[in-house]
Amino acid sequence: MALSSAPFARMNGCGNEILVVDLRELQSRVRPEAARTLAAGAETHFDQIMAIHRPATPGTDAYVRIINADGSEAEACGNGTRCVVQALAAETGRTHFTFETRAGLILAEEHEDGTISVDMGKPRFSWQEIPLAEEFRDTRAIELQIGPIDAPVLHSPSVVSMGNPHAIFWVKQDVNAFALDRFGPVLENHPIFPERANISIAEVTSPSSLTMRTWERGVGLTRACGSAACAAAVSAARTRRTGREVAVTQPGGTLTIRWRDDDHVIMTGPAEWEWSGRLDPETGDYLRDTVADSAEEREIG
Ligand SMILES: N[C@@H](CCC[C@H](N)C(=O)O)C(=O)O
Repeated sequence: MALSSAPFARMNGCGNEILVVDLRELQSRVRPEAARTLAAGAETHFDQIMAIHRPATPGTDAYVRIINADGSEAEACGNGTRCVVQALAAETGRTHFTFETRAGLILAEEHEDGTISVDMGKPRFSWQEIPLAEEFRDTRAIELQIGPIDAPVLHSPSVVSMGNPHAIFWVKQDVNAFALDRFGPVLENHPIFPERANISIAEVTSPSSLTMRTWERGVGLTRACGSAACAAAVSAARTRRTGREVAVTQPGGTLTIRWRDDDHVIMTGPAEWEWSGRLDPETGDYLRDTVADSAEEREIG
């Protein structure tokens, strides 16, 4: 592989498909075209690239850029952050990390059982911060003209920013009964969301559990979305559907979300290494490593 290549690991967080690319040595950037090439590849298909850069701010471990499959940049990615933590914990033996992202500082911790908690920060509810294109005083449920798509079953989403914009449609039926692949793209690009939005359908299954599915901005249907799980948990607690700690089940697995009294949202769940290689961040050309058969060999880099 050319000298201009960087180590990467193909990982997943609850089935959310992630490429963790370590650009600290190369000091380059993943080009949107290269991201789209990798996303289109059978082997390298991903939902997000988590690009690890040298820290921009003293006291942080890395600046992490989050790139969606369509090449756009996101402010937050819960499942991808757990993957970054696992990769860096394997490399350094450390358990606590501070990252900088477009959404601000993120603190994360790997536990002894291998699960990882990420402090996803404080939710934001004002229409300007989400952002919405027009004023809504109460974002717990907004009236949205969505035309004939599955209306009137789907209406009045709860909207919230977890650093990135989310709309949650609360339903009383099985979330699999809805054609999210059909209305997801329409709602993602609805004019009320000037920066597009992640679209989820969620059902309360008990005072401490939810099930949900998400159409991710810049990606499409995913098996899990960590920030959407946080958005749904916050929305559920805010509308008195549940308490402040819930188990959120998505097609790829279950996350625990706790909305602490200090307003921070803590997401806990797994991360899984699949395989690794080296890639050129300018072109998306890559080479897969030969099979690693020890934990040491799996360390990124
Ligand atoms: N999968 C992510 C969310 C990634 C970003 C999202 N698609 C956006 O554009 O906001 C997660 O686990 O949070």
